[in-house]
Amino acid sequence: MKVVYVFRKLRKLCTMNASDQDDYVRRGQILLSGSGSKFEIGEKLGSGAFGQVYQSRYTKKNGTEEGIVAVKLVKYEEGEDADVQREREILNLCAPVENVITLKKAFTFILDEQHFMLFAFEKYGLSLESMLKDRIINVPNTLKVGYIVLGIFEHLQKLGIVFRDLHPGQLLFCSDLVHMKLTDFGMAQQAKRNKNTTKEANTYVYAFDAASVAFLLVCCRTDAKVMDKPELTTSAFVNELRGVKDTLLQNNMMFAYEFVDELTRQMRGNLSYAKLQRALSAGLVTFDPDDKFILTDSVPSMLA
Ligand SMILES: Nc1ncnc2c1ncn2[C@@H]1O[C@H](COP(=O)(O)OP(=O)(O)OP(=O)(O)O)[C@@H](O)[C@H]1O
Repeated sequence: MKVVYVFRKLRKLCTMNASDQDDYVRRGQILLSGSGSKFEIGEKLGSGAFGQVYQSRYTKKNGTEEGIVAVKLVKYEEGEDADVQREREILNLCAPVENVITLKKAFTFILDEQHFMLFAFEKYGLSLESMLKDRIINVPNTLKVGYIVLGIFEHLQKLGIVFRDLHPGQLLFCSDLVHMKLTDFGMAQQAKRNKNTTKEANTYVYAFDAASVAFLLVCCRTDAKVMDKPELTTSAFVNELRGVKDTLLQNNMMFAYEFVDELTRQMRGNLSYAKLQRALSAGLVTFDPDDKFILTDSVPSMLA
């Protein structure tokens, strides 16, 4: 069975895709913040539904060179900056979270009468999505990817943030593949704590993030596309996880079985990312040394 899910949100459907638009800026162009920070645009690194991302040289007002950063430009209509401001606010809250791409600077500006938010992030490299093109990753590395994401989500849960958009394109590796970090908080929200006072309600708020980790693991070992709708009832999430278990069985992924069982139990009660991490690492006992590795000369350390 192929797991096919639909992840993209209404907001993405309603917005004109940034990747379909002409480049917002050109190489060599200088963008200045109100406080005098300078960004010199370099090569385009990528684009998505909301933003175009460019390599840039960042110089502070006092002349201090901050080096090369990844500048994400998000266009918005005048007076409709709520989404970009929320993204900035959440990114600031996430500053202490390990393995989240660091935001170095953010400001709004107007270019050719268009309104933009500029987010300057630490520059990272390939995404997990591009790593997975035409190959699968080995069992220990699949577990490592899941383990890191669960650790991030545990911290986000403590901060009251739900990510709501986990897929392999949101995980970036540094150039030597030693570290992997989460990016793109465009869909993230702050959980309304007061409205979710019961344990069950809290679990429900975070259920999509937790369930999406199971889908991500499947993605690492199959050609399934990881997709799902965030707004589901608990029983609908439990049903989705039944589908994931079938996929695990059919794709020789029994190492993640205990994790999905634990996740299904937690969907009905108290959501603990730490317990999920333990259940995931328990899967290592089923590790098969003959499993495929993608380790090649061009894919070193982190995936070893
Ligand atoms: N910090 C970074 N370093 C290097 N490249 C990056 C960085 N952030 C983003 N990119 C590149 O830019 C692309 C688009 O970035 P991002 O996913 O943040 O935009 P988006 O419009 O919000 O996309 P989405 O459609 O996934 O919501 C990424 O897929 C990646 O290739």
